[in-house]
Amino acid sequence: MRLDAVTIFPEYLDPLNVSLVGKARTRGVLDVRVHDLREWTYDRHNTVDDTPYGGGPGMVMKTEPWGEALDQILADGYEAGAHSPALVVPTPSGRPFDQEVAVELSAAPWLIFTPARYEGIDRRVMDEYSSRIPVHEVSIGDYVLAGGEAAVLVITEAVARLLPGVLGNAESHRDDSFAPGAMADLLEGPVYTKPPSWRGRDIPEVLLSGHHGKIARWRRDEAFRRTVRNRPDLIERCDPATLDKKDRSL
Ligand SMILES: CN1CCCC[C@@H]1Cn1ccc2ccc(-c3n[nH]c(N)c3C#N)cc21
Repeated sequence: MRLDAVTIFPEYLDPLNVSLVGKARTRGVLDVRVHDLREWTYDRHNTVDDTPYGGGPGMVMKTEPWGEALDQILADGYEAGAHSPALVVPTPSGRPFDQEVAVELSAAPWLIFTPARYEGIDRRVMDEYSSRIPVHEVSIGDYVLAGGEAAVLVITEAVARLLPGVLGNAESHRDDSFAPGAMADLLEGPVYTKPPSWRGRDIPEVLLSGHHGKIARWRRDEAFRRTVRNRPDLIERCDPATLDKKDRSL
């Protein structure tokens, strides 16, 4: 997968050089390129914003720098053999970004992120590119940030960990919260490791029993309890067929 990101704060995306995404880049699973939008400005102040038509607070990001940046990135990418690009536009007014969207985006060969600042990007930019390629406007949560770069970090990590060869254990994301399958829509249960006793707190005995069936059952019960406590809305989404009678007694 190729990822391009255009931002006025390229250093904000330095975390894409470390940890899981950094390793995926080193392994060649991800080809990440970060671009400074101001490279496509030509005035002495490298202006990327202007006052909003119709008045109102703040500033709006101008069409021209975005248009020149995206045209060049698309041309260079096609020239380098990349194909089927999609724009990913972080915005508080976007489609909620969840595991389903992460899976959808992980199938794309090329994502171009456009994290904005100020009041956002002039609408004509998204209109222009949605006539040429898919444009996904997504929100990472019901709170307001000052810009889209944090969303790029979140989305990139959620997508990258789904790519073949990125997670050490191919099964690792099988039991994730929200992953499809037997644990679908249940939160993860508690996890433990050595030492067996810490400040008088011992490991649940079942985890030391070696009885895999009992351990699996205990983990599912704990996941169910945590979901009921922290995300009862997810229980509503569960397929009744996957909730056995013991769940209902918990
Ligand atoms: C505050 N300020 C005036 C109101 C409109 C937004 C603006 C700030 N801002 C500019 C670009 C931009 C992109 C994403 C987000 C964002 N906030 N919350 C999310 N879940 C986000 C995502 N994903 C915020 C952004």
